[in-house]
Amino acid sequence: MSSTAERAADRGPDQDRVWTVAEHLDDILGHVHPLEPIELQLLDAQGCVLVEDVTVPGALPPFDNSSMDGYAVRTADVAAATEDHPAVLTVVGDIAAGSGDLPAVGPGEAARIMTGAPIPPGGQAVVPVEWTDGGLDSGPVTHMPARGSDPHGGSGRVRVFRPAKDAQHVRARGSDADAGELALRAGTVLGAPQIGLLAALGRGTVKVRPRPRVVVLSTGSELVQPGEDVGPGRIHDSNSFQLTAAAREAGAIAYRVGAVADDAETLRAAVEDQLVRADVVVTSGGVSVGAYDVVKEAMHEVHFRKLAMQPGKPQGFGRVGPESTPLLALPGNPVSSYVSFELFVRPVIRTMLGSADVHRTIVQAVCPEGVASSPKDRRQFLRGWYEPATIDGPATVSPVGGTGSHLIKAMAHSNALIVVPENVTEVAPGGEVDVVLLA
Ligand SMILES: Nc1nc2c(c(=O)[nH]1)N[C@H]1C(S)=C(S)[C@@H](COP(=O)(O)OP(=O)(O)OC[C@H]3O[C@@H](n4cnc5c(N)ncnc54)[C@H](O)[C@@H]3O)O[C@H]1N2
Ligand code: MOO
Repeated sequence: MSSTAERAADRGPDQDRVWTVAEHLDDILGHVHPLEPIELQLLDAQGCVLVEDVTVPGALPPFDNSSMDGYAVRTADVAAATEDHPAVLTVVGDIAAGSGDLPAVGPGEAARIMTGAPIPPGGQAVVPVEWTDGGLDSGPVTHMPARGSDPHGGSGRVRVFRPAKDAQHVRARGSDADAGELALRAGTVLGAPQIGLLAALGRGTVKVRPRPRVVVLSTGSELVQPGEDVGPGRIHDSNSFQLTAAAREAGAIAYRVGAVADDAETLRAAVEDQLVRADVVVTSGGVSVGAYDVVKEAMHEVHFRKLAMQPGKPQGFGRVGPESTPLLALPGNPVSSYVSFELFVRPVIRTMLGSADVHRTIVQAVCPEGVASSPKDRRQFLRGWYEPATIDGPATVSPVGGTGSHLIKAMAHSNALIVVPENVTEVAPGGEVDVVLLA
């Protein structure tokens, strides 16, 4: 390993100048690519982007089937049926969903049939059981008796009290999708209905870009695991939980590594250990100018820089290990680390996923309170509560909490970030601002 002075020189003059948010993001995204597609089991592909056009292999539904529990009949036999003059038909069998052996329905006959069961040969329509006596020699019934209490329900006679139109209560083969039709286009994000469709088509696996694996490490000797007692001067590690949760919400498979002490060798070893399961490494803390800023000390491949933003001024980005895995070193203040995640890590995850939505939505809203002061030459991201426009007025956003980057509760009570640009030092009450929507 080179000396500290050499390492500082290696990082070049960039570490002394102030970078814009856009420059830092461009540098990061310039080194990040969508992950190579792989074939995944359906549920493992949830939330992933499809990279193949999926065509319908065979008609859906694959056969004409009943949409009601009732009786498959020939329409002519029931054309004149009324409650006073029911059609009386001979029941020739029972067809459950999944039946392969189908009794033919001839003139004057009916087959008892369940929802989803194939329409038998000769069957032209289905009369729901409620339009019949259910074979009980009575008036209309509300349901079929359970098979256990009526083993002969698929035989005997049934009285039908209403006529049925041709194909009534029949779901035709191919009425959902025809063989050869495009089922899902490449680029589709696989949500629950899309996964359901793939399963219905018989697909066990599907080709997608996988979820990126994000390893989150927090640093700081002051950090104690939640659930354990904090001693004097110590605090619970909240960043690693917040960032891991955020990575999952962004679509990643995220692994949280408990807090690493402020020791350069320990941190380096911890990062090296994690690389085997990481597409991205995210660290929190240890990037400022203190004597214990361990990420800065340990990770000499990482470029540390100051950004023209608040919170989130100190940031690091580099590529580490044999696979040049991107590492984003976020500042330790909890609000700074979360805002940094939103601005820089989330777009990395979304890019690796191959998502069309890399960035959060930005909208304009009126800020009734205004912003009393914002630092010159720094883009400020205030926590806010956004209310969409209603018929009574435009969308609004109100600051939540102050500017302090330790205000975790205020962050947890906000749903947006209010953006105050570099060249704006105050926003008058009722002024319009850009708002990053966090959901
Ligand atoms: N002399 C200067 N001091 C600081 C500057 C500066 O420019 N000059 N920048 C400040 C800014 S801005 C930030 S942001 C922080 C960044 O500091 P570090 O990234 O080195 O973070 P730490 O020093 O490790 O921690 C800062 C703060 O956050 C708390 N923390 C850290 N990790 C966690 C965690 N996992 N869970 C909860 N809280 C955490 C830590 O206890 C500190 O309070 O530097 C300023 N200083
Ligand atoms: O940038 Mo620090 O992130 O202001 O607290």
